[in-house]
Amino acid sequence: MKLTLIGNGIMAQSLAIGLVKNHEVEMIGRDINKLKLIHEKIPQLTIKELSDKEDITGKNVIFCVKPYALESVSVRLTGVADVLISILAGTKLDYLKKQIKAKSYIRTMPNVAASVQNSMTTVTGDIESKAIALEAFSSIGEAIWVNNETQLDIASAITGSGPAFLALVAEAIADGAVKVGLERHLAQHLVQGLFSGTASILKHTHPAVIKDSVMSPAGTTAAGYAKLEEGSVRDAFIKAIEGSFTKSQKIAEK
Ligand SMILES: NC(=O)C1=CN([C@@H]2O[C@H](COP(=O)(O)OP(=O)(O)OC[C@H]3O[C@@H](n4cnc5c(N)ncnc54)[C@H](O)[C@@H]3O)[C@@H](O)[C@H]2O)C=CC1
Ligand SMILES: O=C(O)[C@@H]1CCC=N1
Repeated sequence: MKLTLIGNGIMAQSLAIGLVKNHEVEMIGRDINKLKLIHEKIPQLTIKELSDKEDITGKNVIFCVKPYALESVSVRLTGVADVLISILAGTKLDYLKKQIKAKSYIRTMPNVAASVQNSMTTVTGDIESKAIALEAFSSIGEAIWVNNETQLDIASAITGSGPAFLALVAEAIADGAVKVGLERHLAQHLVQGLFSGTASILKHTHPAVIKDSVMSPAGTTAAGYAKLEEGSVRDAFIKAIEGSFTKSQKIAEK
């Protein structure tokens, strides 16, 4: 399948690294010098500078610019794409339909782990393009169809923004270890192992069961866990997901 990425930022590049393994991929961006540097890193890519009348007729477009840049890029597009797949946070299908002409429309929310073919991506939109979208995004990790845009916006808070939330946890745990005397490089290494080991268990075990299996009566975990509760960490994460979802809804209102 031929795919056209419009945009050449962090996500377009992360997607490209995985997609080129199974697809013919073109990347269209506004800065040819940046595109040439990307081409050196991903030589299988075809690169093209965005023209003022960029014809997208018949293309499977994956749209990868920031939500605020949608209008300024869409005025430069002509023709009718076969399918327009957006990765833009919060930007509704109805709004995309007004801005860019295509036979069908899909919204997705991949994440930055696409760069290591481990994205957890949610997908929704016109059913006739479900298979194409799931096929493309399955080649960069796991892709799941959700029923509507509200579910996609909630999923965006978990999997789109989530790597930043978990990175905060990873950094904070290492900071705690350094505070009580461990060398930074060792703390960092241990945190990497912690995340990958816990992720493996989490695939088949409920989080509460993992917690109970680790926490002994009057033990070290219980002592640490009490401090997390004192700091309202659970409440903060619930609010983080709610805040991220609410922001998606506000982007959609514009
Ligand atoms: N960074 C992430 O982890 C994720 C981001 N997204 C979505 O992906 C999209 C892109 O995000 P990033 O790659 O992180 O941003 P980025 O800033 O790295 O890339 C944005 C791209 O848009 C282009 N662009 C901006 N203004 C433009 C204009 N006026 N004309 C032409 N091109 C223009 C930039 O040149 C760049 O290629 C956003 O809509 C975001 O919501 C979705 C999932 C995860
Ligand atoms: O923060 C953002 O706008 C994007 C959406 C998901 C991850 N990053």
